[in-house]
Amino acid sequence: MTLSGIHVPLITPFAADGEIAFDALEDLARAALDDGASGLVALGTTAEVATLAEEERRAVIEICGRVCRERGATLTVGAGSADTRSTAEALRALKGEADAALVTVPAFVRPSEAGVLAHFTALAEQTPVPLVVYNIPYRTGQSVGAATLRRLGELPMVAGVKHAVGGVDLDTVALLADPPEGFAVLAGDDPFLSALLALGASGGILASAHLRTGEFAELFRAWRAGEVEHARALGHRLSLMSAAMFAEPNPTVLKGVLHAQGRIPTADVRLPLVPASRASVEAALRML
Ligand SMILES: O=C(O)C1=N[C@H](C(=O)O)C[C@H](O)C1
Repeated sequence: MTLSGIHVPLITPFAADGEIAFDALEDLARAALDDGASGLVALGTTAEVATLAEEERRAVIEICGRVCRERGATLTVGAGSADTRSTAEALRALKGEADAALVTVPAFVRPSEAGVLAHFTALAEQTPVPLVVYNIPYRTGQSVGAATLRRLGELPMVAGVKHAVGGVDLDTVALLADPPEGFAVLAGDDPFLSALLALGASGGILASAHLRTGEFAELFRAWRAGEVEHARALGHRLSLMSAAMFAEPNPTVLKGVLHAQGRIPTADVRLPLVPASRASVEAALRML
């Protein structure tokens, strides 16, 4: 499979009683695809996945899958833990449910790059769906350089990487200069989307694309079409808006904004997250 374009990792909206607001989730899913996203990501970090019970996770996958099937869009589902065996088991459960799985580099364990390669090699042998490696060292504590990413990209069931290293470093430039055939490099740090697209990234998985989704899709199209002046100006505007969404831990500011827009019933998050301050939400709203 070839992954490209803008993919929206959906938040999990909560009602006042703390339960998932499924209607609001479905509305967000439909709006993202209607406004130009190529796909949805269910159960990403933006979904507060660590706080969702098993039956809640299944219900989220069901809704996102139904909306994606209706629209012919790609559904990627977050699956992964610091344990190879249980990650393989979670992947097997995605057979027929997802087009791809977003699998985080094992967090906290810090297994070395050789361990990361061994983890994904074992998963690639067992998974029924293509894998997207989620490279996010500030959350996992494990960096993965361009040489290892290239080797991961050569594994038969690895379709791409969600690349979120907090900037445009030398490994990012080296990987994008020479990616393995058919390997999608997707921007995973919202403020750096435009810079990575300029370097040849295939798209992005971006929480802030809940907002101004059509402009994110236009940014992707414009870089692809080589409309540099237009893409650069649009990219600058969207990057600054994205930065405002990440002034406090994701997705707290985003939820504050979506609630202020009347798109979700509350801005509630589950502990250990706490709601964003009013000042951060108001600052983000001013950037829209
Ligand atoms: O859930 C995701 O996928 C994303 N998570 C990132 C994070 O919270 O660190 C941000 C990115 O926009 C998408």
